[in-house]
Amino acid sequence: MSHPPPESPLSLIASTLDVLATILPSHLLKPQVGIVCGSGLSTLASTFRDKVEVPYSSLRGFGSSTVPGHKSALAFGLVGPGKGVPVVAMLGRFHAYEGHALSTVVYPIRVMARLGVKNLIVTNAAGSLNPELPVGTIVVIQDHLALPNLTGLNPLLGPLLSPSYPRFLPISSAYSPSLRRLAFIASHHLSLPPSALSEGIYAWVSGPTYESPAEGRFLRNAGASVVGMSTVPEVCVAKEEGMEVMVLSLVTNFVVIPEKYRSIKEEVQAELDGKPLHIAEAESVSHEEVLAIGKEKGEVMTRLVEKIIELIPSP
Ligand SMILES: O=P(O)(O)O[C@@H]1C[C@H](O)[C@@H](CO)O1
Ligand SMILES: Nc1nc2[nH]cnc2c(=O)[nH]1
Repeated sequence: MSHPPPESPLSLIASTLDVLATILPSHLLKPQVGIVCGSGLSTLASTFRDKVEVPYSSLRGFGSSTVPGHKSALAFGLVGPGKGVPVVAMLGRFHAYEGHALSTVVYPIRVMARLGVKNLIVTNAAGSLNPELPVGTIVVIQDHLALPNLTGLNPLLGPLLSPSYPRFLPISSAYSPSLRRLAFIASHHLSLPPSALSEGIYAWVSGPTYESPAEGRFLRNAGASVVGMSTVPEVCVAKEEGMEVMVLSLVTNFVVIPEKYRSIKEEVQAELDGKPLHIAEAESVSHEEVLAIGKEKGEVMTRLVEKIIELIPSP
């Protein structure tokens, strides 16, 4: 018995667009800006006007977000004063560590591109590798360090979706200087303290383990400022689709990088010498902590993203 040929990605995307066209009112159907909400950051859509939420389960090609702090829906709406800017947000994203294929992780970005999105604002929760980037800092990403991209887990592996796409995508200027500029201008408009917003380099790791101390030290020494388990696949595909991209990483925790390893040898010797050492318990990171910071900083992230959208020149 022969099997039907697998559906092409383009026909899958076309069917998703058809469904959206039947659900959305015409003023929301052509979003200009796309937003990806990171862990605990789905509040970024809380102030959309005329909001319509579309569950991923009603859109073929979409996966389901299985991580706490990620909703499985797109939100369409208007942002800003007057007529408002039409936008679309992923209220939750897909991560490779959940078991999603990278093609599923980036599928919503391809859909956004075909809805007309020209500017993409990607957010995430990330661990800080730099004492000068404390918890709560919003890091405007300048560049990435993507070990999976370099070692065989690149989201652009495989046949090109369109013959017009470059086979070898240059990624040296992925993070739009003009959008990054708007982030700092928006922060000024909102009177945020200068320490609220910083700049740095995002390291993408597959997760789901948080970093061992040696891994954290390795990434820091390699030049990364923050580390997370998402974002880079979405950025690469958005670039392939011709979008302007910016990334805002919210620092939710420090990566544990002790200056000195606890030495069991020294501890035992000290006990034998009758002078036991008092060793503090090592810290550890939890997703609950990550979500708590997302909740605490959700309001300021929302105001910042809204202001950036208002400042993007209309086409
Ligand atoms: O989706 P993001 O990158 O914001 O989520 C981060 C990375 C992991 O998914 C999770 C770890 O706590 O938060
Ligand atoms: N890999 C990684 N991802 C995170 N997401 C939020 N915090 C962290 C972290 O410390 N490490």
